[in-house]
Amino acid sequence: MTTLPAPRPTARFQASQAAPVRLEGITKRFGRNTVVNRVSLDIQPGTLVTLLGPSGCGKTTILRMIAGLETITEGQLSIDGEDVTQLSAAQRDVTMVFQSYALFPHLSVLENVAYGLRVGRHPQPLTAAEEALALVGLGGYGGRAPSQLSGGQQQRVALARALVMKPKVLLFDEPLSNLDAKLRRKMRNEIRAIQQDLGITAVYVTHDQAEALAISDVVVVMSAGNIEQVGSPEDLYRRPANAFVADFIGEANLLQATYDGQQLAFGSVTLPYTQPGAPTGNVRVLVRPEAIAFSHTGLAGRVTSGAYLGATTEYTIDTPAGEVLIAPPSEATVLPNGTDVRLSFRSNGLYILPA
Ligand SMILES: Nc1ncnc2c1ncn2[C@@H]1O[C@H](COP(=O)(O)OP(=O)(O)OP(=O)(O)O)[C@@H](O)[C@H]1O
Repeated sequence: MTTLPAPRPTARFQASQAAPVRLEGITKRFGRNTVVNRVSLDIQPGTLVTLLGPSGCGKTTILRMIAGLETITEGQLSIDGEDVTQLSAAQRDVTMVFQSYALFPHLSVLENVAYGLRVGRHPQPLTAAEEALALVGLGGYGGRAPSQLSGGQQQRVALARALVMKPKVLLFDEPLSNLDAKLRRKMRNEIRAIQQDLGITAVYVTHDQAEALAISDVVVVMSAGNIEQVGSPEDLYRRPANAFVADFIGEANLLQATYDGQQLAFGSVTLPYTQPGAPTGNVRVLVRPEAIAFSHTGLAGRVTSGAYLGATTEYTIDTPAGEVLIAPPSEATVLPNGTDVRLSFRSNGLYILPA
């Protein structure tokens, strides 16, 4: 296995000043098909904001509109306070890191990174490119061809090439999709560390909710061209705006219960619970798997499937309040289907969905 050197942010590498980005009522239509529907979003300078949603929800189209690679049908886009809606990609001071790396195969790594600087007649393209390569942990790799690097290293070159331009905004289009799971985790942490060290504004597109939670200041959950919720990773996980967000972020059990403002009742099982502003009466409750445990008393249910996953065993259990998924630490044996069990709930990990 190749071990990659850890990136070393150098004091010499200065990012350009972080810029705010504002989308106001942005719509994109391809022919009659509206793929982004009046989206408004304020991106604070120096933050990493992730657009998250299922395939086809319009996240890449929004990123491409910010980059200037796609025209905006309606609405206004400003970067650093300037209306850039009608400006070309080259006039916008943003750079994008693509899933495919998009490196020039016939140029050395150093020349790949220096390319944009040469086009822009930068006075010292090679020095700046070397600094950017050092920043992503590839100091000394400049003489190689891209084909002589691993996928993770090629993605670092793509990152260095984007950073060296000192953009006002850095855009990432599913940058880790071509990497294996372990390397994805490592790279996402490194991207986050570099973004924070440089204090640069970044917009990141992914359909991987774990990746979004791990790296973002703010996550924008989208479906079918609309924003479902904008919030911190914790907001989205603990206080989802609706069932779509609850289901998309993490594992979600959506159970029927009744609530009187003080007690939550799943069938015969009640527990004290307060949630200011929550609806009362018959409610739908998000219950995260970690909030449910097997117990001697509690909600009766029957195991309908059990899958051994190593550290945990994932069970689905049929209950009068609905189907429940839980993943307790593995025991020596997996409970067979049809086993009668009881479930207890803890209030941390429950959330009554807005009516
Ligand atoms: N150039 C185009 N012409 C016509 N339709 C397009 C074009 N580009 C994208 N679309 C459509 O717009 C919708 C949104 O696409 P987009 O790539 O933004 O989605 P996404 O959320 O990024 O999905 P994915 O994760 O699969 O890339 C899709 O239905 C897609 O087919």
